[in-house]
Amino acid sequence: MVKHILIATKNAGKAREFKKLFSEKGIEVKTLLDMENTPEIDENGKTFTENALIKAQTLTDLYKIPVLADDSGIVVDYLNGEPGIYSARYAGDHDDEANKKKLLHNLEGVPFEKRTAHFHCSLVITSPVKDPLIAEGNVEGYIVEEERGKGGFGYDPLFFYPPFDKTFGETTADEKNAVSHRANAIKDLLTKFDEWWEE
Ligand SMILES: O=c1nc[nH]c2c1ncn2[C@H]1C[C@H](O)[C@@H](COP(=O)(O)OP(=O)(O)OP(=O)(O)O)O1
Ligand SMILES: [Mg+2]
Repeated sequence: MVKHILIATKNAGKAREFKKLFSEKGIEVKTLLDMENTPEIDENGKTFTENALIKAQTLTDLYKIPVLADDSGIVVDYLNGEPGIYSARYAGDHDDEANKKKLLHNLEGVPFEKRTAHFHCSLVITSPVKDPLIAEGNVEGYIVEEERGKGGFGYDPLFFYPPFDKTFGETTADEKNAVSHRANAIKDLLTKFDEWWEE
């Protein structure tokens, strides 16, 4: 049974969610935010999964330990899948405010029923001695016309989730963690993990 995991992320919102989601399973999480002198990683893959693999493999090669990485983003149907893998650098590198503003601008005048979108999360675990383990999750919703709520991170205040009749900016962390793309990807990961770890 695994008790610790290193997650290759510098995103504080993700780190917070992973700590909570894994602590319920008795697994302690460390991220790059807990460490010094971590490398800059060039996320130059063509898919979410390729980018997660690049992040995890870089740290596995460096530290010779198993590493989990998350690559995620928001996929908007009306914009042919944009911002997708470019979500973090849509308008400015890691500038959530500019990114949200650009998304709203690009959807100006588009009626609600055409503003369908999903969050996607690819998770990859790399190990010095095994092939990578890959898991994925999505959650479907709509992009609202102006921000609602201050919770979560990134695009959460723009993502309306019909079953809750709220945006992810308006839900509690526990509500979001019960249904999110990240939660679904972790569920997928955990169904495959024990076999992968033992083999
Ligand atoms: O639950 C979420 N709620 C709101 N927004 C989200 C979520 N999940 C991903 N996102 C957005 C944030 C960022 O614009 C992009 C992730 O980009 P991504 O490269 O995977 O993460 P990042 O650069 O922020 O941190 P890192 O690469 O160190 O893990 O999608
Ligand atoms: Mg990134």
